[in-house]
Amino acid sequence: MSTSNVSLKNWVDEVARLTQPASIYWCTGSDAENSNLIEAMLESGDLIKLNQTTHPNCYLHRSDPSDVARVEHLTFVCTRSKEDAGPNNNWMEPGEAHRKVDALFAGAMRGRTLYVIPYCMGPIDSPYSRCGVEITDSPYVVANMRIMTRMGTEALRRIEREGSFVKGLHSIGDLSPERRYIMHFPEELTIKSIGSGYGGNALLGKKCHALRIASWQARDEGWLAEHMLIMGLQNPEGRTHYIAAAFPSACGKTNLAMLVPPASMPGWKIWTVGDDICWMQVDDEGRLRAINPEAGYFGVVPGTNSKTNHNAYDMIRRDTIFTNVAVTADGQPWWEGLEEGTPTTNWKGQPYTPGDGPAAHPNSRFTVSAKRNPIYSTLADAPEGVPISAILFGGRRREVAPLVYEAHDWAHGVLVGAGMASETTAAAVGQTGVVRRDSMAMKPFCGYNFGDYWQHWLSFEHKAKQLPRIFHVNWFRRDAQGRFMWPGFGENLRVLRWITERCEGKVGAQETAIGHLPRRQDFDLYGLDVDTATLDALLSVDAAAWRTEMQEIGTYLDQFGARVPDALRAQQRKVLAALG
Ligand SMILES: Nc1nc2c(ncn2[C@@H]2O[C@H](COP(=O)(O)OP(=O)(O)OP(=O)(O)O)[C@@H](O)[C@H]2O)c(=O)[nH]1
Ligand SMILES: O=C([O-])CC(=O)C(=O)O
Ligand SMILES: [Mn+2]
Repeated sequence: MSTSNVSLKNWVDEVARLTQPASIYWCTGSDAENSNLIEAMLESGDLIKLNQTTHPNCYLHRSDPSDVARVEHLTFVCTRSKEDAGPNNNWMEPGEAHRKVDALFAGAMRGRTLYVIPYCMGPIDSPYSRCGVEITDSPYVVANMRIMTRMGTEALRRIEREGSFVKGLHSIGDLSPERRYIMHFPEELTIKSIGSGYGGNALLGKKCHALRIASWQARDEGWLAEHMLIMGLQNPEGRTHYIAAAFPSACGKTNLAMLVPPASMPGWKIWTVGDDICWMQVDDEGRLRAINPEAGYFGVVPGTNSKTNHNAYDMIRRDTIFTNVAVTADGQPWWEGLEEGTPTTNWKGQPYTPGDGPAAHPNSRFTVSAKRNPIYSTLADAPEGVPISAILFGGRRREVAPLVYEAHDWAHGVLVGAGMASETTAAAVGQTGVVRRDSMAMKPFCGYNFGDYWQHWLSFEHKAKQLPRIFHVNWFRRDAQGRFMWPGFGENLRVLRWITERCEGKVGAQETAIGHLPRRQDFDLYGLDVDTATLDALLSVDAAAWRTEMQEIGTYLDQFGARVPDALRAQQRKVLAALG
């Protein structure tokens, strides 16, 4: 195969000279190509066949045990000026970064096949979509990119029409953490990733392109690239509101986007547009419109069962690639929280006996096409996207953050997002359960200085005529015994109901220093199994704790120095003053 895009052709030639592959293969995205790849991976051991009777067309990939999550300490944004990357990113001078990784790429594909993957992020015919090409030596990456993006010939044709595309070079290298780097060159629309085969590090269309590079482009071009789910909520009268929600990694986006309404809320319907990434532009009517740049889900497996999320549970019973789950004696995938079956082999492929600790890796994942989702929105493939009524920010906070509150206005909402904090999870290497600031769930993903990013968010007050309302949610408050106080999952619809009714001006709230909170009478409590004292605790503001919180947010903003917008500092001072 060849291409009329000279810059693409030259780049592939140049990479081949550097990496020395045994052969070069241009991916078309066809079914036959995928079957051949799967066959080859079964032979090489890259994939293991799962029970094809219970789980048709499902496979297991076991990654290197040192390569199971994103590596934030090895992820760099390489801009000419260090200030442009900001204190929120690791930075390296671009020339030095290229030299460092190119030395590792030299000869890295010897004896291997170099795959060229043209892909489109977003519906192939959408003006909001953007294309890229990933070069990789990992067939697992090819199979995953085929599920996660619109990959192959159609994307290549769009690249040939448009000319420009994001260049992503990936090799698993020797998988050594000492020789692992995820480098971004936003000014060159280039990504270089070596030494990891794990999702967020290796599927370059996802975090590297659709968030880090795209956020940079979005700032320049006046749009937003965000770590958000997109969902439609249809009320019993048949009106649908679309909501975008930013929660940090492994904090509930996939689950909220695929929510199953509780039996006590008949008539409500949920539609998934996206579960991880959201690109938003201001449309002709001055509203924010969103597309999901992805075509599949790379979701957290543990915790998924028929009660927490029946949609996800059904969805991953066929045509799914599992990564790092455990296996039962009869070859079915198994994970903590599945609540059926018994694992006999752990995620590393070793014999497992109960009591050995987790059998599946806490960050084990499924890769599955969005088309497998039983509630996939008919508008998810619409080139014009969906209009957004509300934006939610949310974290995993055992204390302080109430179940839900609404920001006073857009500028205050930007502060709510900027000051977000959450407990760290297994999605990234490092200690879990540590509270850290994760501004708009973009701490690991914003490709430029957070100070500039907040300014960009504030600027939409002038760019758009009908801005979404902004809310903050927290499903993860704990009691003194460490138990979750809120049942979560399907019951989260009660919070979403209040949110959509706020958007329609139909429901009340109490005014507090941190924003509007629902009173008990504003909330759909029918059939909810939460006692009054717990509900009151979930819906109250602890002024002392919030004074500390706002002071800490102030200190956090100070880190970004002169790049912090004055309007944001003013918001922080205003809330602090209101807390008394
Ligand atoms: N207690 C509780 N747990 C939840 C809730 N929603 C999701 N979880 C759990 O949180 C974990 C991560 O949830 P996901 O929905 O996969 O997270 P995500 O935000 O899509 O994560 P990334 O793909 O890493 O960006 C899973 O183990 C879920 O079972 C909830 O409402 N309450
Ligand atoms: O990118 C990944 O590996 C998975 C993901 O969604 C995240 O970590 O937020
Ligand atoms: Mn994510």
